[in-house]
Amino acid sequence: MPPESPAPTVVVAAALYDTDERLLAARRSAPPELAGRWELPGGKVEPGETPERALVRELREELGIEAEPLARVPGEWPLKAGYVLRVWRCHLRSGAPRPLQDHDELRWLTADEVWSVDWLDQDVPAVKEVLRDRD
Ligand SMILES: Nc1nc2c([nH]c(=O)n2[C@H]2C[C@H](O)[C@@H](COP(=O)(O)OP(=O)(O)OP(=O)(O)O)O2)c(=O)[nH]1
Repeated sequence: MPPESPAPTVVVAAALYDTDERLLAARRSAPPELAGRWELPGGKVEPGETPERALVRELREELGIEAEPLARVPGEWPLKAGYVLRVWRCHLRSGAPRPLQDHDELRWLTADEVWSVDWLDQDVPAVKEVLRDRD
């Protein structure tokens, strides 16, 4: 039998909507191989942290907002080796998102605009599920 691989690092990300039901997308500014591509904002869960708390922390650090994770979007998507992406539908409690860290542009996308940005390849199936989850 092959040796068991260690548990993957979980990257948590937000499906965050504004009052017009537009979805927030963020353009990465780093690292170079990901810069310019769009993603759902979030980051890595730290040891001892719950995914929901990690998401609240990341959204505060990266966007300057207070958000509340509501429900997990079904599914899990592989990223680079050793990393998986999980997504939560979130409620924006306060603040207006600004690209404070890791991003150089944010965009609120209507349903018609969702595919107008160049999502990271690995985010495409996650975004499709986010859209299904919203319906
Ligand atoms: N946040 C986020 N990261 C993603 C997505 N898709 C994707 O491949 N990634 C990758 C980019 C990074 O290699 C990794 C997440 O790292 P990060 O840089 O956002 O996380 P972090 O804030 O905890 O980073 P760090 O400073 O501790 O390195 O997952 C996505 O939709 N959202």
